[in-house]
Amino acid sequence: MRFTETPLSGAFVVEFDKIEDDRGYFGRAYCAREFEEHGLDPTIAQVNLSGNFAKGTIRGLHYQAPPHSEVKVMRCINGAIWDLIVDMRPDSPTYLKHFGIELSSENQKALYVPEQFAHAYLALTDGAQAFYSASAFYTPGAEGGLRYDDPALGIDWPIPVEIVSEKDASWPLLG
Ligand SMILES: Cc1cn([C@H]2C[C@H](O)[C@@H](COP(=O)(O)OP(=O)(O)O[C@H]3O[C@@H](C)C(=O)[C@@H](O)[C@H]3O)O2)c(=O)[nH]c1=O
Repeated sequence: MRFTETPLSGAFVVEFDKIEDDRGYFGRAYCAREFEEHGLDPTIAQVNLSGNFAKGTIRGLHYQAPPHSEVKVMRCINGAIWDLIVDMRPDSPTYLKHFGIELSSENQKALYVPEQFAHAYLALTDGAQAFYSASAFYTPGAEGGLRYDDPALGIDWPIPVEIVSEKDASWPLLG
Protein backbone atom coordinates (compact mmCIF):
# COMPACT_ATOMS: atom_id res chain seq x y z
CA MET A 1 0.00 0.00 0.00
CA ARG A 2 1.13 3.54 -0.64
CA PHE A 3 0.53 6.35 1.86
CA THR A 4 0.87 9.97 0.74
CA GLU A 5 0.43 12.68 3.34
CA THR A 6 -1.90 15.52 2.38
CA PRO A 7 -1.17 19.20 3.11
CA LEU A 8 -3.07 18.60 6.38
CA SER A 9 -0.62 16.65 8.53
CA GLY A 10 -1.80 13.26 9.67
CA ALA A 11 -4.30 12.86 6.81
CA PHE A 12 -3.19 10.46 4.09
CA VAL A 13 -4.23 9.37 0.62
CA VAL A 14 -4.00 5.59 0.57
CA GLU A 15 -3.51 3.64 -2.63
CA PHE A 16 -2.99 -0.03 -3.12
CA ASP A 17 -0.56 -1.95 -5.28
CA LYS A 18 -2.22 -4.30 -7.72
CA ILE A 19 -0.95 -7.78 -8.35
CA GLU A 20 -2.31 -8.57 -11.79
CA ASP A 21 -2.82 -11.84 -13.58
CA ASP A 22 -5.08 -13.31 -16.27
CA ARG A 23 -8.12 -13.10 -13.99
CA GLY A 24 -7.73 -9.48 -13.05
CA TYR A 25 -5.98 -8.12 -9.97
CA PHE A 26 -5.54 -8.49 -6.26
CA GLY A 27 -4.73 -5.69 -3.85
CA ARG A 28 -4.94 -4.94 -0.15
CA ALA A 29 -7.61 -2.33 0.42
CA TYR A 30 -6.77 -2.31 4.12
CA CYS A 31 -4.04 -3.82 6.29
CA ALA A 32 -3.84 -3.14 10.03
CA ARG A 33 -0.13 -3.89 10.11
CA GLU A 34 0.74 -1.51 7.28
CA PHE A 35 -1.43 1.19 8.85
CA GLU A 36 0.46 0.78 12.13
CA GLU A 37 3.82 0.87 10.37
CA HIS A 38 2.84 4.29 9.01
CA GLY A 39 1.71 5.51 12.42
CA LEU A 40 -1.96 5.31 11.50
CA ASP A 41 -4.73 4.05 13.75
CA PRO A 42 -5.99 0.71 12.36
CA THR A 43 -9.05 0.48 14.63
CA ILE A 44 -12.31 -0.41 12.95
CA ALA A 45 -15.48 -0.23 15.04
CA GLN A 46 -17.92 0.19 12.16
CA VAL A 47 -17.92 -0.18 8.40
CA ASN A 48 -20.50 2.01 6.68
CA LEU A 49 -21.99 2.00 3.22
CA SER A 50 -23.91 5.01 1.97
CA GLY A 51 -25.55 5.43 -1.40
CA ASN A 52 -26.81 8.55 -3.13
CA PHE A 53 -29.46 8.79 -5.79
CA ALA A 54 -28.18 11.92 -7.47
CA LYS A 55 -24.98 13.81 -8.11
CA GLY A 56 -24.83 17.03 -6.14
CA THR A 57 -25.87 15.28 -2.91
CA ILE A 58 -23.76 16.32 0.05
CA ARG A 59 -23.27 14.64 3.42
CA GLY A 60 -21.52 16.58 6.17
CA LEU A 61 -19.50 18.21 7.44
CA HIS A 62 -19.57 15.90 10.45
CA TYR A 63 -17.38 15.00 13.40
CA GLN A 64 -17.79 13.36 16.78
CA ALA A 65 -16.52 15.25 19.83
CA PRO A 66 -14.02 13.62 22.24
CA PRO A 67 -14.03 11.03 23.72
CA HIS A 68 -15.94 9.73 20.68
CA SER A 69 -13.61 11.19 18.03
CA GLU A 70 -13.12 8.84 15.13
CA VAL A 71 -10.67 8.00 12.41
CA LYS A 72 -12.39 7.29 9.09
CA VAL A 73 -11.02 5.56 6.03
CA MET A 74 -13.10 6.66 3.07
CA ARG A 75 -13.46 4.88 -0.24
CA CYS A 76 -15.86 5.17 -3.18
CA ILE A 77 -17.00 1.87 -4.66
CA ASN A 78 -19.42 3.14 -7.28
CA GLY A 79 -19.16 6.32 -9.31
CA ALA A 80 -17.24 9.21 -7.82
CA ILE A 81 -17.32 11.49 -4.80
CA TRP A 82 -15.48 14.64 -3.76
CA ASP A 83 -14.22 13.83 -0.29
CA LEU A 84 -13.32 16.74 1.95
CA ILE A 85 -11.81 17.22 5.39
CA VAL A 86 -11.37 20.21 7.67
CA ASP A 87 -8.65 20.32 10.31
CA MET A 88 -10.29 21.06 13.66
CA ARG A 89 -7.20 20.67 15.85
CA PRO A 90 -6.96 24.07 17.60
CA ASP A 91 -3.16 23.84 17.94
CA SER A 92 -2.58 22.86 14.31
CA PRO A 93 -0.86 25.25 11.87
CA THR A 94 -3.60 24.26 9.39
CA TYR A 95 -6.51 24.82 11.82
CA LEU A 96 -9.76 25.22 9.82
CA LYS A 97 -7.97 24.62 6.51
CA HIS A 98 -9.52 22.05 4.20
CA PHE A 99 -8.40 19.44 1.73
CA GLY A 100 -10.53 17.78 -0.96
CA ILE A 101 -9.88 14.88 -3.29
CA GLU A 102 -11.85 12.85 -5.81
CA LEU A 103 -12.35 9.26 -4.75
CA SER A 104 -13.85 7.00 -7.36
CA SER A 105 -14.40 3.39 -8.30
CA GLU A 106 -11.95 4.10 -11.10
CA ASN A 107 -9.02 5.68 -9.23
CA GLN A 108 -9.60 3.38 -6.20
CA LYS A 109 -8.03 5.91 -3.84
CA ALA A 110 -8.90 6.04 -0.16
CA LEU A 111 -8.57 8.89 2.30
CA TYR A 112 -7.43 8.37 5.89
CA VAL A 113 -9.21 10.98 8.01
CA PRO A 114 -7.62 11.44 11.44
CA GLU A 115 -9.44 12.22 14.67
CA GLN A 116 -10.41 15.86 15.20
CA PHE A 117 -11.18 16.43 11.53
CA ALA A 118 -14.61 17.28 10.18
CA HIS A 119 -15.56 15.30 7.12
CA ALA A 120 -18.00 15.58 4.21
CA TYR A 121 -18.48 14.19 0.76
CA LEU A 122 -20.29 15.36 -2.34
CA ALA A 123 -21.58 12.87 -4.91
CA LEU A 124 -20.04 13.68 -8.30
CA THR A 125 -22.09 11.05 -10.15
CA ASP A 126 -25.60 9.65 -9.87
CA GLY A 127 -25.62 6.48 -7.77
CA ALA A 128 -22.31 7.18 -6.01
CA GLN A 129 -21.63 4.85 -3.12
CA ALA A 130 -19.18 5.39 -0.26
CA PHE A 131 -17.80 2.51 1.77
CA TYR A 132 -15.84 3.49 4.85
CA SER A 133 -14.66 2.46 8.26
CA ALA A 134 -14.89 4.41 11.50
CA SER A 135 -12.74 3.74 14.56
CA ALA A 136 -15.49 4.63 17.04
CA PHE A 137 -19.14 3.73 17.28
CA TYR A 138 -21.77 6.17 16.09
CA THR A 139 -22.74 8.29 19.10
CA PRO A 140 -25.51 10.73 18.13
CA GLY A 141 -25.06 12.78 21.33
CA ALA A 142 -21.41 13.49 20.41
CA GLU A 143 -22.15 14.50 16.84
CA GLY A 144 -21.21 17.98 15.65
CA GLY A 145 -21.09 19.65 12.29
CA LEU A 146 -19.91 22.53 10.19
CA ARG A 147 -21.76 24.09 7.29
CA TYR A 148 -20.54 23.04 3.85
CA ASP A 149 -21.15 26.64 2.72
CA ASP A 150 -19.68 28.43 5.73
CA PRO A 151 -17.89 31.55 4.38
CA ALA A 152 -15.30 31.13 7.13
CA LEU A 153 -14.22 27.86 5.51
CA GLY A 154 -14.35 29.14 1.92
CA ILE A 155 -14.81 25.72 0.34
CA ASP A 156 -15.01 25.72 -3.43
CA TRP A 157 -16.99 22.56 -4.25
CA PRO A 158 -16.23 21.14 -7.72
CA ILE A 159 -19.91 20.91 -8.74
CA PRO A 160 -22.99 22.68 -7.38
CA VAL A 161 -24.43 21.31 -4.15
CA GLU A 162 -28.06 20.39 -4.88
CA ILE A 163 -29.29 18.07 -2.12
CA VAL A 164 -28.61 18.69 1.58
CA SER A 165 -30.25 17.08 4.61
CA GLU A 166 -32.13 19.29 7.04
CA LYS A 167 -29.52 18.47 9.66
CA ASP A 168 -26.61 19.51 7.46
CA ALA A 169 -28.32 22.75 6.40
CA SER A 170 -28.78 23.67 10.06
CA TRP A 171 -25.29 23.42 11.54
CA PRO A 172 -24.22 26.74 13.06
CA LEU A 173 -21.82 28.98 11.17
CA LEU A 174 -18.37 29.50 12.68
CA GLY A 175 -17.63 32.72 14.50
C1 LIG B 1 -23.56 7.81 10.61
C2 LIG B 1 -24.68 6.90 11.16
C3 LIG B 1 -26.00 7.21 10.98
N1 LIG B 1 -26.97 6.42 11.47
C4 LIG B 1 -28.39 6.76 11.24
C5 LIG B 1 -28.83 8.11 11.77
C6 LIG B 1 -29.89 8.52 10.76
O1 LIG B 1 -31.14 7.93 11.10
C7 LIG B 1 -29.40 7.92 9.46
C8 LIG B 1 -28.67 8.91 8.55
O2 LIG B 1 -27.71 9.58 9.34
P1 LIG B 1 -26.90 10.82 8.78
O3 LIG B 1 -27.84 11.76 8.12
O4 LIG B 1 -26.06 11.36 9.89
O5 LIG B 1 -26.00 10.13 7.69
P2 LIG B 1 -24.77 10.73 6.88
O6 LIG B 1 -25.05 12.14 6.54
O7 LIG B 1 -24.46 9.81 5.79
O8 LIG B 1 -23.61 10.69 7.98
C9 LIG B 1 -22.28 10.41 7.60
O9 LIG B 1 -21.78 11.53 6.89
C10 LIG B 1 -20.41 11.42 6.50
C11 LIG B 1 -20.02 12.72 5.85
C12 LIG B 1 -19.53 11.03 7.61
O10 LIG B 1 -18.41 11.52 7.78
C13 LIG B 1 -20.02 9.91 8.47
O11 LIG B 1 -19.23 9.75 9.61
C14 LIG B 1 -21.46 10.13 8.86
O12 LIG B 1 -21.53 11.23 9.76
O13 LIG B 1 -28.55 6.83 9.82
C15 LIG B 1 -26.66 5.26 12.17
O14 LIG B 1 -27.55 4.52 12.63
N2 LIG B 1 -25.34 4.92 12.33
C16 LIG B 1 -24.35 5.70 11.86
O15 LIG B 1 -23.13 5.36 12.03
